[in-house]
Amino acid sequence: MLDLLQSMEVVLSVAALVLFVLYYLTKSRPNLPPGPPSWPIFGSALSLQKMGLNMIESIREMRAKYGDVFRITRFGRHFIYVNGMENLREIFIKRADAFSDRPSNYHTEYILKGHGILASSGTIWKEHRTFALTTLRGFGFGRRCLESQIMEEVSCLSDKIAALDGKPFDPNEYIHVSVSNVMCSIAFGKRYEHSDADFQHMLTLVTKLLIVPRRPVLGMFPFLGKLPGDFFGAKELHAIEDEVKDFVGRIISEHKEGFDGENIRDYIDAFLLEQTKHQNNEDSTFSEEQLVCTLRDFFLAGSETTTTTLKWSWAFLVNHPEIQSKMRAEIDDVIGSRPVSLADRDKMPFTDAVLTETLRAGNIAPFALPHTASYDVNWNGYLIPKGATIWPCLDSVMNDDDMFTDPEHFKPERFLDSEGKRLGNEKSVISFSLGRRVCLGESLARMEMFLFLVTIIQRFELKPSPTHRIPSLHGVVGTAHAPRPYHICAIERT
Ligand code: HEM
Repeated sequence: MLDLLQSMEVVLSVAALVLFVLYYLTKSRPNLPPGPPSWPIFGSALSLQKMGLNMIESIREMRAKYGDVFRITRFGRHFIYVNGMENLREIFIKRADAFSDRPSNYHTEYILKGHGILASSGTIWKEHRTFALTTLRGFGFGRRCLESQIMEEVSCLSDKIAALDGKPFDPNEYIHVSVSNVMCSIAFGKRYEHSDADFQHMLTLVTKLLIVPRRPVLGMFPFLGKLPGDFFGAKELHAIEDEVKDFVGRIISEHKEGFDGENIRDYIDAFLLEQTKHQNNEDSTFSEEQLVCTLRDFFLAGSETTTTTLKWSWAFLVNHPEIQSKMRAEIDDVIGSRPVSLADRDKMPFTDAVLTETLRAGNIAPFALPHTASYDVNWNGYLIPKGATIWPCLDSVMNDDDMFTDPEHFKPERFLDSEGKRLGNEKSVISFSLGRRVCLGESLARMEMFLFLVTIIQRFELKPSPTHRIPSLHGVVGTAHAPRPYHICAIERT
């Protein structure tokens, strides 16, 4: 009996200690931005149960209730949502020194180990973001020399679609392979056939990486990832990342064999050359792991986003045949039947407006990517604590009805005056985010969107499929805001 009482005493003491530590770790701090009521340990979880599953709607509702800058607390971690153009500029541009790092979590610490560009912070991020921007500009980001590489993919995609002979199809795979091939040309110096099983598999893995749910609790208690089974999804994440890294690693090995410092073929070669310059520096960050993670980031950040935006553009144009016809009339007028060139864009304000409106209404990154506060910041009377996750709510600008009347409708004319000339208000469309972390591939994405979309509308009429529903304009919110899968027909013009 005494033994039992003693054992119970030990168990109760340990439980009390664990609760005390959890309470201490998760207790609220004074002066945080407003938000739903928060309790020690559970944070706002209990108040959030009633929130809907649609993240965009939930965040809009909370903004209406708590104001432009509000907070949610979960298991001791603070998540701060920043809404409205002025606040976004204040925080991510004027206070960029404090709010440009990425939050650390299980994925960044235990899988990526701080490598890459997308999720890294501090010196490694600065050094490699600068190197990537300089190198990619050298390869023609935003310039004409990349145009022919993109056009090779565009014409391949266009021929694949012509071969369908007007039959209904789901454009996802076609666009994804073509857009990813542009990235492959820049990064690996090679492209893959649409039927290449290895490449298809790699793209599926990258897509999966975006949808595997992340468990914030793993960041607090990483040992949970090692428990038998895979309740927290850590093993699945490790397995996918390992396969992606293997794929990229094999291509890096091939490059090492054929490396010639006098003939830089692609991003991998440029990195290997830089590596040789740092070979006597023990602290160099130009490691193989860094290269692997950077290439992985290019695919993750560059393929899915541009694919999703192009899918939105096709869905909008099938739903709005009058806009599609007007765009085609401009193409016929300015370009005729010759292949499109980037130089045509200046003379095509309506097409430009369609692309800008696709970025706005598609709203593909409603909350961009998470940032973190590098130190405690007092902002407008509130404390934004070090380590808090800060979400830039780009959605609050894209759908701001003071900036864009009737924002829920697709209206390219909002960017044009009564004579069809550009109004110059497209700068308010901040789909690539803002501040020091602004999308690194923006100019490539804009080139791709223009060349891909114009070529398709020049050659085909996009129509609803007679055997499927017209593409829905209500998207699915995951890591990105994507259109629901759809089928359409592409009828070749005579
Ligand atoms: C329409 C297409 C695209 C959209 C809408 C888009 C949007 C974004 C957004 C919202 C961010 C997060 C910015 C932030 O943290 O505040 C981002 C980051 C990034 N994007 Fe894009 N992106 C697109 C295409 C691309 C392409 C083609 C690349 C190719 C390299 C790319 C590479 C990156 C990288 C590397 C980052 C991380 C930058 C950093 O953390 O410093 N993106 N993008």
